[in-house]
Amino acid sequence: MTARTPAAHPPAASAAIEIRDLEKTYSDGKRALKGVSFDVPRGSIFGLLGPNGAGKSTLINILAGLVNKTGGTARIWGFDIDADRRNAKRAIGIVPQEVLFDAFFTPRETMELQAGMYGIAPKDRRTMEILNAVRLGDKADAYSRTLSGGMKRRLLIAKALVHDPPILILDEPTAGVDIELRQQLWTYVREMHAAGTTIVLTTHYLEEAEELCDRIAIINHGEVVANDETGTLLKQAREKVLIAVVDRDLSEVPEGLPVMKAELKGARELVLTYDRAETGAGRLLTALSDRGLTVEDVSTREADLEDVFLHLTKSGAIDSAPGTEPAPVRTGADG
Ligand SMILES: Nc1ncnc2c1ncn2[C@@H]1O[C@H](COP(=O)(O)OP(=O)(O)OP(=O)(O)O)[C@@H](O)[C@H]1O
Repeated sequence: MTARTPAAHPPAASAAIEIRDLEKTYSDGKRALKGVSFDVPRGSIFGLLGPNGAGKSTLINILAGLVNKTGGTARIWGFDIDADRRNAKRAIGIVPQEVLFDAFFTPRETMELQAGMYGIAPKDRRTMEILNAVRLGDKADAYSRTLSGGMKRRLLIAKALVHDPPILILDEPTAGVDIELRQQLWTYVREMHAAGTTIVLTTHYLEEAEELCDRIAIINHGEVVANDETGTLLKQAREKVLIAVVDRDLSEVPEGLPVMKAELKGARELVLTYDRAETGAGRLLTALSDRGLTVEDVSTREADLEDVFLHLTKSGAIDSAPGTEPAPVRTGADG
């Protein structure tokens, strides 16, 4: 893929996207965004995570100009979405969740129509260059209905690139796709990023965010509950838990254990959360023995980004019907 040229005369080095106190209350009174603020740095691959109903689509639809915000501001590539709608819109390409095409158009026609919608003169269009970049060059003249699911997804990406936006937003790009296609899409995302495009990705797959994103914001019930470099979030996930059952009743947690958190469950079960970069299970067992305790049973549990995510999104419970499981957080390739 060729390196892209940034939008003409971008305003001074602002973030790619700047969101401040963004509010959305729908007409039925549902407050979907409650004062959301964050920046997407230029050149990043930014993950926007959250359970179903958290407000991700609302946020993206506001950026796309499909939903009107009820408060706050948003700037895309430095352009205010209200004051400079046209430039703001030209600075993003959005790859929607749903694969919707007119089955009787070919990829070439689909691209040409999209370019027309952006007012791009025929001589400036890059239809074949983009189709080749997403490996659809040889399908340029096939009817869209004959394309495989994976090809249709790639055509959606191609469509979002016609106006050469510096920012590409992918809304759940790999929801429901098989593992091979997911890997392919990740490769495209990395290529586009290497060519200079800022990428924003919403996903339910924590593994995807962990793999691709250099920064992650987690949103829940319309609020940002985390916004950090992926490495920093994962550091939180360095927590490990050791559960030790000791040989006698305790009235309180022994003092001075090298742990982040210690809890006593019942009279004999100690639940010790520790940083695995700093402590090991062996050291903890020695520390218990030093305090005169014999461990009769022991088990450990790893924490990962899923734990961080669940921890950050569980307070107040995730939107779900009574008696149902919380919104799914998928970590594997379960489509
Ligand atoms: N047009 C609408 N009118 C009223 N409420 C809406 C409307 N669209 C969304 N909502 C509500 O706003 C909240 C946020 O929805 P949104 O679709 O933005 O969440 P999401 O994080 O994108 O979820 P998903 O992952 O399921 O797409 C939800 O409670 C939803 O029911």
